[in-house]
Amino acid sequence: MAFAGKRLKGLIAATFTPMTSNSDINLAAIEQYVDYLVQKQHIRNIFVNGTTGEGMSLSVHERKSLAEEWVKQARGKMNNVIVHVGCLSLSDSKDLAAHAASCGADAISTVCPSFLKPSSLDALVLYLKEVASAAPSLPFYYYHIPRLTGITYQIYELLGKVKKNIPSFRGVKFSDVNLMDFSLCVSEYKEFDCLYGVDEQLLGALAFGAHGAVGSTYNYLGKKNGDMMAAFEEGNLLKARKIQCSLQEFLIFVFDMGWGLAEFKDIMSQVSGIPLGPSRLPLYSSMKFDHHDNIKTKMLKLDLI
Ligand SMILES: CC(=O)N[C@@H]([C@@H](O)[C@H](O)[C@H](O)CO)[C@@H](O)CC(=O)C(=O)O
Repeated sequence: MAFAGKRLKGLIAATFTPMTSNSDINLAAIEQYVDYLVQKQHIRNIFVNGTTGEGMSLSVHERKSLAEEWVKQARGKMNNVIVHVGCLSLSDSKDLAAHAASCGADAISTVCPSFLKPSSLDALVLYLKEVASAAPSLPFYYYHIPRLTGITYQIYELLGKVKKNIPSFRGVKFSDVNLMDFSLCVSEYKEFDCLYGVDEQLLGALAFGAHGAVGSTYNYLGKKNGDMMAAFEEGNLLKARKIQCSLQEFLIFVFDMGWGLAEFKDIMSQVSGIPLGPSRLPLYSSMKFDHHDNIKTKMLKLDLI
């Protein structure tokens, strides 16, 4: 069993999927990507094929190839590779879950399908139980991202139900701003790992006892976020707040430009120097070459790089 008894904590980068200029997957860039995360950003955990990785825009075959390559390249360098297996089709998700177990992933996670949605919390639990059953030896995490899925059940209620129903269930990746629900998960279900997923307010989640965090910005701002977490743990709230505010100011700059995931991928390519390629349609980056200098200037001004 992968990490029986081991808790998932700290920063987890939700990786971008390297692509060629034609938006085909580019497995060759993954080795350099892993080394960059470990050496420059001090990141030792990755969440692959998730939102940032455009998992839902990839074929099952591509997702399997990517999972295999991430696991292969992370071996001996990273602590955990968590593979997102969420799909619209339950059988595809089960296929991906079984594949993740066979290729040596450390854990799996899934969103719930969001085209045809579960009609109740019990239906969601039944769905998650089915996915988890395809990889019973792997720790299983529910991926809550209501802004994208439209599935808005209270997660602390879900945890009460999965506790009795899914033996491999280990926690939640909580990508929502509802810190009261998050706090209830942490305080009422101490046996589960509660990983926060809204990078711009991680400090708030740490105050509520978050065990770790999964996010896109940890790819290129992992070290800075690590400094913030260390300051928080040392009780240096002033320092932690200063760093969080700089990170927020950077993200406000990005959002004010109307940018999203496709542009985040461009930012990662610029900051890391790794050519990650474009995103796959329907994502499309509106970033122009002369924006690159603005990004760098902003990051330098905020002491982020
Ligand atoms: C909607 C979205 O993409 N949220 C990101 C955040 O890391 C987000 O990019 C960040 O907080 C900036 O808004 C993560 O929660 C997603 C994530 O962890 C994933 O890619 O699976």
